Amino acid sequence: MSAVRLDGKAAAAAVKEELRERVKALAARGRTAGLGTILVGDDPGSRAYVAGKHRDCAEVGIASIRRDLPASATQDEVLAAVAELNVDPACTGFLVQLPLPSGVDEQAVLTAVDPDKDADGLHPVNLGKLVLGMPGPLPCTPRGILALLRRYEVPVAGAEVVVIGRGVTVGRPLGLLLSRRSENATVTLCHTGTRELAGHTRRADIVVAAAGVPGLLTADMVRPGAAVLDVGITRAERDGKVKLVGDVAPEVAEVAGFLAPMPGGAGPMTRAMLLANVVERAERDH
Ligand SMILES: Nc1nc2c(c(=O)[nH]1)N[C@@H](CN(C=O)c1ccc(C(=O)N[C@@H](CCC(=O)O)C(=O)O)cc1)CN2
Repeated sequence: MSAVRLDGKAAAAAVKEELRERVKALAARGRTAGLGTILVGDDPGSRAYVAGKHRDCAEVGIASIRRDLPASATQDEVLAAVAELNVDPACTGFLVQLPLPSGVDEQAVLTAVDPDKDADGLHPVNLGKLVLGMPGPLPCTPRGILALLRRYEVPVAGAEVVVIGRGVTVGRPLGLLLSRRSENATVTLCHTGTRELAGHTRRADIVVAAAGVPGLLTADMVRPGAAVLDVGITRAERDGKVKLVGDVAPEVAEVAGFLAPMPGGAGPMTRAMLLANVVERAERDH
């Protein structure tokens, strides 16, 4: 591999170290940050991510509150769990793990979260603040990607960025974040239906692949020296074992100048940025 590895694990460890001190400072002022999670159903990926979030909280000194509901939970039951955390004083911020089972209206659930307790930055009010450039919690993966690029001094201002994927947790908010006046990138938001995808990616200084299509971005689609971030995760069964596969083909490492791999790139930073959102919210109160 010739690309410089954008090491999300190391970057996340540094963020967590700093947050641990801030949590101690909050405790000295009698304030405990508390993250709540609502998990519906038994998707193995979602279970693992939620468990990871609670482990991270324990590491940093944030209290955690779990609400796990069965896959058969009704929309009203999910909304009741949201209403409960909205008023729980021990919970200073919370999230609803996505995706929700079919039959539960994701937008209705996200909208029911108190925007002031929205640890994920996915409430319409907070996404609106992102559009307007107002301060507010930022979605965790986009925030983590920006932090990772900054840590490795990958130039963002003036860069041509191609984001592949228009989902609510990554592609769409990342496009908004990087095109803000303060970041000043020129962003093209592509998706699996984009005609001539390679024509866009070959012109890019930075490519973020978040479409959830294994091996979608191949070496011939990348300008030599470009920064590539693999944010796609597909759980594929190979030889009876579940394997995680990213959107970026392995040969891209020979062409790119920087590569955030999956695993070990944007994923750990997603987790670290959730903690940052929770700590910032608790600090705002005191
Ligand atoms: N409410 C939310 N739901 C979802 C979000 C989100 O930000 N908020 N993002 C993803 C899932 N996610 C966090 O929730 C997440 C995904 C991946 C990782 C991660 O660390 N990935 C590892 C590889 C996977 C593994 O080891 O199992 C990596 O890239 O190194 C963390 C969090 C969708 N849902």
